[in-house]
Amino acid sequence: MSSSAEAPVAIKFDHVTKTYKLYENDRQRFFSIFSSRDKRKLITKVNASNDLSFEIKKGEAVAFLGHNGAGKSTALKMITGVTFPTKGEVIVNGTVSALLELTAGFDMALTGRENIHLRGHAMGLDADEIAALEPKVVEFADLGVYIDQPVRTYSSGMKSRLGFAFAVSSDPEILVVDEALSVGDKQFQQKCFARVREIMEDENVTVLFVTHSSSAAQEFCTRGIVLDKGTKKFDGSIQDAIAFYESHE
Ligand SMILES: Nc1ncnc2c1ncn2[C@@H]1O[C@H](COP(=O)(O)OP(=O)(O)OP(=O)(O)O)[C@@H](O)[C@H]1O
Repeated sequence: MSSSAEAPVAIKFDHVTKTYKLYENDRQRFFSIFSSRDKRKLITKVNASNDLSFEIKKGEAVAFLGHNGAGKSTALKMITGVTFPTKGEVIVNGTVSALLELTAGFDMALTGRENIHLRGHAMGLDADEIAALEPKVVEFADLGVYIDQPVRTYSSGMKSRLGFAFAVSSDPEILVVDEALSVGDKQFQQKCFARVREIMEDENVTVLFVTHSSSAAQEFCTRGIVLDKGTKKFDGSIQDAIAFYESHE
């Protein structure tokens, strides 16, 4: 991995805080948008990220370690642009592919093939790039005649296959992987695993890996960041990060 100090910065968190507000119920949450008067229904606030700062260089493979609720998913969601910081700044340099919520964003009325084009446009690819991408996604997803059927006719496993195929075929510069992800049947999972490994081994790709498993982290990553209650508790080599995480269980 090219993680030298001179490598360009792929991701920077600059004093990032993400605060979620918890209300008594969804009705109160809705009305809070219009009125700042009635604060009684606000139960509490949670800092899912709390003054988080770090830099990840291009080509690094970094594991985020931490217990349930430590803030790992929230950090990833700010990288993929699903959610935004309440305070501070998140800077992302490069195209991001996320193996997280694979089935989000499909148009159910369109076919699988049409959805490949839709997603390609949304990513800012031009017609030639989409034309080059389409056969790769179709081949990896391996959905047979269903690729030309509306996505609403797909099983949930088939939707995940299409989502995964798109995410790994588009040659991302930054790959965000949640190991909890399970896609399709056993055979397809093995194919996914092999492809993720291939991408991770490409030294130009920056990889962020969320896991509870020390062995998976050690296998794929050279650096580990340990989070607890939204705060960075440790940042260093993967061996030291695992040792820290395991001694604070
Ligand atoms: N949309 C939300 N509204 C309110 N609270 C939230 C929301 N999303 C996350 N949280 C809270 O933020 C904190 C961090 O959650 P997050 O999902 O980032 O943790 P995590 O480290 O990914 O956990 P896990 O290992 O269980 O997936 C938790 O206390 C969680 O309850």
